[in-house]
Amino acid sequence: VEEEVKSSMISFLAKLSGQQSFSTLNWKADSDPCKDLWHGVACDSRNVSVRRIFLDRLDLHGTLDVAILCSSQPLADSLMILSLAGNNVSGGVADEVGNCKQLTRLYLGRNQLSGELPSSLAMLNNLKWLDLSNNKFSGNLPGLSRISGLNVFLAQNNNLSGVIPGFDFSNLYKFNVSFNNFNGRIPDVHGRFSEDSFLGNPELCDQPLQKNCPIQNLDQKTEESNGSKGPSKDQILMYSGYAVLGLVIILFVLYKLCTRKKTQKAEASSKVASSSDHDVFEKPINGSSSEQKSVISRSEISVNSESGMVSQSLIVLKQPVAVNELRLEDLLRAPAEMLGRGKYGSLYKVKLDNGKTVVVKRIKALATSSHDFKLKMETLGQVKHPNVLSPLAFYCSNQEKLLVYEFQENGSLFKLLHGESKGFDWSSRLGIAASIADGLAFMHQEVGENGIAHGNLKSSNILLSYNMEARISEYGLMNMDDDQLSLSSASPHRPLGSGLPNALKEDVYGFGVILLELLTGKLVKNDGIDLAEWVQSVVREEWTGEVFDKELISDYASEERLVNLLRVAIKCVHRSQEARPSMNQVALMVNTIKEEEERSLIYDV
Ligand SMILES: Nc1ncnc2c1ncn2[C@@H]1O[C@H](COP(=O)(O)OP(=O)(O)OP(=O)(O)O)[C@@H](O)[C@H]1O
Repeated sequence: VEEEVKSSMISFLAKLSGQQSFSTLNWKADSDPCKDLWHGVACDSRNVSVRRIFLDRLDLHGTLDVAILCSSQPLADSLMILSLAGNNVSGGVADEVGNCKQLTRLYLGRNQLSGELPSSLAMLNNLKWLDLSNNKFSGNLPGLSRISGLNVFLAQNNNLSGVIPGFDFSNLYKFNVSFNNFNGRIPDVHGRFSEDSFLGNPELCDQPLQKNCPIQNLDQKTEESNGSKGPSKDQILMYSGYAVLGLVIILFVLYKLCTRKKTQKAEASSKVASSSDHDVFEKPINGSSSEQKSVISRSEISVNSESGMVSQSLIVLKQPVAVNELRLEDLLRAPAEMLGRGKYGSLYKVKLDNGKTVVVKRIKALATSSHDFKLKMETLGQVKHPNVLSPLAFYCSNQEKLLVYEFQENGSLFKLLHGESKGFDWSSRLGIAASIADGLAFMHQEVGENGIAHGNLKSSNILLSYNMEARISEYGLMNMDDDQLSLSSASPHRPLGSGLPNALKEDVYGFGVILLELLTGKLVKNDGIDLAEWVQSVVREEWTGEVFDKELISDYASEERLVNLLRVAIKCVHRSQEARPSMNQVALMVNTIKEEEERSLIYDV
């Protein structure tokens, strides 16, 4: 390591701690930070440049002088992680932090830091994780909207004020500015964060806080955008005149519309009375009359004659605000969009009158009787695991079976891995793997006598909620008569002569494949090559390093933990069902790796 880097680091620590820490931390001027293992320092594989400095929870009482580190060009060009979390460090963040362009993680939480945050923070294009929480920072937050790869932003419990600037929320999965003095309208967080992220700021308003912005706030906005101090009396009179005229026109149009609708309704009900079709949801008929066309353009699923009689038969299993007192007519009336046709039937996204969005699965003909279907759905409705998406409601008649689910804003794991978005980092992948494993282990063990198998586990059935929590969807759709059939599509390796395939062990196989997708970033079937087969052949040839997703390598994911997770995946996709671990064992192994990762980020390197 260059002398300049070494002396910058020593001066940095001197300010942070005073001389006494040097010997305990082994930071000695006549030694090398990389080769002589300075405490908390991690270097590149050639031991020539410093990549990470972790000085967490060392009871450091001095001042932060980030300018010393970031003014040394070679250090600024190599430093990726700086962590001082959980000390008693005071001082502020200097402008020079903007020179440390390689920083991906900056952990300053739980200190006594104060002053304004420099606008140069916005220059840190590579930042993924910024933790400023539990300090005494004040003033405005700099605009960080250019940092598109930011995954985590934590600034809770400070004295920050002003309006919350725009962020690029597309990759953010943790965001917290609670308990500050922010004011004004909350930017559109696209439903990703709940009110917990904003609480404790008395002057903040709008969603997701249950607090409307005062009119005056809106006026201010218009004034600001007009650049004037406000309308004159004449202008007010003129605008009120326009408003009254507008209102009269709107009322007239509404009156006309209502009278027309009434006539149409009367016509429609006379047609319906003569209909003999008994499906509840029907595919749009290629329109002939203009009336049919208008129904189709509102919704891909349309109502027919039976809707009136079945209104009480929609069984609501959970009672969140979204489906409170939901009736079948509401579902049928609402605009819907087809999301896809899966193994078990078609899926529609439905926007309810109350503004909430749900997803309706119209199940293809099932061999299961209505009675068994009801029983199964009611059991599933009782399942309360945060990582399993259980139905909100269902409808069941001899002709039709519908399931209603909460809409998951962030799509599927499949899309996240193989779609266009970038920056799906290692700790997020590990977190998602652990959540799926927990959900599956719970279902395999705790529900019913022998547990409930999923039967169709794959990355498109792992959905991500508004705050990027993983939820296993389509649970329990594998019906009893269908078990054999659905199993035939799971693992390509049927156990030879070993009796009935065990559906739970097939889920373990499915989970192993998801782990492989997370580790390699590759599709399950790529040019006809099976992912599990490919990984096993590469590992047999001892080219293990080749299998990992390049994005993970450049994220400096620990090779040891990558390999450990790969080992778990390979156990799960073992040819023999008996040799595969139980989901409970798998969950334990994955969680151990996740905990090691979390510890490494905080304590050691
Ligand atoms: N509750 C939901 N919220 C948001 N998106 C969903 C929801 N359920 C499913 N999806 C997404 O809608 C798309 C279509 O789903 P569908 O279940 O019809 O097919 P699939 O999952 O691809 O196939 P299969 O039924 O065989 O599992 C998928 O991309 C899926 O990830």
